[in-house]
Amino acid sequence: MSSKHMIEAKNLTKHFEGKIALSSLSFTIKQGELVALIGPSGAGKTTLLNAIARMAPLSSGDLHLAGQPLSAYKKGKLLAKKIGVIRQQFDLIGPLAVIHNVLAGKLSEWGIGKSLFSLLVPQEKELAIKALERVGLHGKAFEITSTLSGGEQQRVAMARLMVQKPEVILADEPVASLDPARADDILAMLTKIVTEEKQTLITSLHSVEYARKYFTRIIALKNGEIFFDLPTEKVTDDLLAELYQLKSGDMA
Ligand SMILES: Nc1ncnc2c1ncn2[C@@H]1O[C@H](COP(=O)(O)OP(=O)(O)OP(=O)(O)O)[C@@H](O)[C@H]1O
Repeated sequence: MSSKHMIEAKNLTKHFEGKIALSSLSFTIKQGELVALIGPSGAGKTTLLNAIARMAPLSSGDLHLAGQPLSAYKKGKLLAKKIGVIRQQFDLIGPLAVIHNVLAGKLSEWGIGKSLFSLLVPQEKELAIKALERVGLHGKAFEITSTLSGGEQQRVAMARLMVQKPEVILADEPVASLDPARADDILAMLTKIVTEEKQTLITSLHSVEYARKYFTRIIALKNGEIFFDLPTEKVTDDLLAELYQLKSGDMA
């Protein structure tokens, strides 16, 4: 891991109509870290990932990405080189061939003209085909995306990220819709690729088991606050039990 600070968050706060979703969170994430974001439903995981991805503004606080205020990155090419997002629902265009979904990773770099032309004659085909081979989808480039299984579609989304090559990858529940065997495969592959590419990964997860198996650091959120932020090996069963404990009123 390098000592370069990829994300520096200071006092991040987000309110929704009077309700606090994030309450003055502060943390630093270095290049190469594999961070799992865990915590009960409603703890603020998605809100935090959306704020880092600049998909939703914060109410207050400071976010720096690779040493620059997040707001200094113009949306589009510059931001796409820094941050890539992968989601549970994959965000793929079902009726298109796999190769076009993979090459969508180049959209912001290419601009509209080259992107549209690429739909007729795929540009930088080799790049897409190599990415597909790396995620185990050799020979699937010209299949229609919607005919692939859920696990294969998540691999297409990963190949798209490899073509985009962002420095930081944010994944919001990337395996929630997959069965356990597929989920394990996808997380193994995602963390392997991210490590090889020296990228930084922040993933929200409902499964503590996967967080422990594949991630080097676990940040636990509860009621919009950091409940703990520890290297994985320091996370005890007692801490986890406390994190997910139901309040007495929740049982009613
Ligand atoms: N658009 C919104 N409008 C109002 N409240 C919202 C909105 N988005 C999130 N919230 C609230 O903010 C809090 C944090 O939500 P968030 O989705 O970030 O939690 P989460 O940890 O990702 O939950 P889950 O594990 O269920 O996905 C919750 O109380 C939620 O109800």
